[in-house]
Amino acid sequence: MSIGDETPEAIPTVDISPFTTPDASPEAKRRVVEAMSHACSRYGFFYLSGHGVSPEDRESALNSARRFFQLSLEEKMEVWIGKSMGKSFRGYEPSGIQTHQEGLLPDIKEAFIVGAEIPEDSPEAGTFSTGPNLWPKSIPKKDLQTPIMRYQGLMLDLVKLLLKILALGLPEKWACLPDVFDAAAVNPSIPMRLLHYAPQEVRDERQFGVGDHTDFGCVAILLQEMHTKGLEVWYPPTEAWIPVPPKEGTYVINMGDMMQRWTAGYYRSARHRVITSGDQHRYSVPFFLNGNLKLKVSALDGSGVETTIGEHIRRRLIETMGEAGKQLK
Ligand SMILES: O=C(O)CCC(=O)C(=O)O
Ligand SMILES: [Fe+2]
Repeated sequence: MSIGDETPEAIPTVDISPFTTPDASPEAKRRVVEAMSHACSRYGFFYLSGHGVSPEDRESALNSARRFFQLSLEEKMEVWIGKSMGKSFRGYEPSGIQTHQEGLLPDIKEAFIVGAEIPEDSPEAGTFSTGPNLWPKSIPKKDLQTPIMRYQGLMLDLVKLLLKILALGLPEKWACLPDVFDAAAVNPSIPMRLLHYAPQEVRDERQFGVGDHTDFGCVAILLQEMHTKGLEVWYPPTEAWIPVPPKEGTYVINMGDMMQRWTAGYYRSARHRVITSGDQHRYSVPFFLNGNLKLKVSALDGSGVETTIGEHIRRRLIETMGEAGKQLK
């Protein structure tokens, strides 16, 4: 891969096996920290290998997406986001709802959103991004709820490890503690989106699978279906879109706006988009660590900029959700 002012052909791959297998040397761990820090400060994106999540678990997440989107529109609408408790924002988001920029048409993708399972009688249930998940009656628990909640647990463990490595890769002059990001993953908002992009024979140039956007939260862990394409990330030095096709056995990790604010821009929240195919379906499963919604973070460079995670995420979601976002106000 070339660096400098040329357009890189691909985003880097970071193998974190020194952190997921026993007996790795401190030097091997240090190299991982440096590689991740470099990838996140330059691109905001990288492929992750050596993560320890089994192929079976990854496949079960994509199978859950396939299973859900096979339902009829009527069955999907039984669990649409408008039926979720208060501002919890769970369930089915139909195609053509979310719009990321003025001048773009709404996204083609349809989504099924699953978060942390917060019981209906919890005092917090119904507050922003908090509440019970909605599960379609027509799919047995073992085929959707069980595998998805198992996978969500694996993603939460993985994101906690990524936060540790990211903390170690911050500029030394900030003298941050190694647990500086840990509070973000305590009782966190963790929406996971099962996504389906239907083929689009004729594409309007203002319409995408997902339009040009940055993610709102701290860290995203994206599972893409193999042999599909469409994801691209913007690289400002050369003003070019870099394709991010699925790579066997890896995840795509990216930083969100909240991480960018927290690190005073050191870790970049890069613009990205998904172009649909003319004839192919595409499934993907991004897991988002928004963070602990009540946590107020101060920018780590000491500049004094403060952000409350929940307020930041809620505002960004409302900006993009049109009518469906009114429920979040
Ligand atoms: O489906 C993908 O590959 C990416 C989706 C995405 O960027 C998002 O949901 O924020
Ligand atoms: Fe995204």
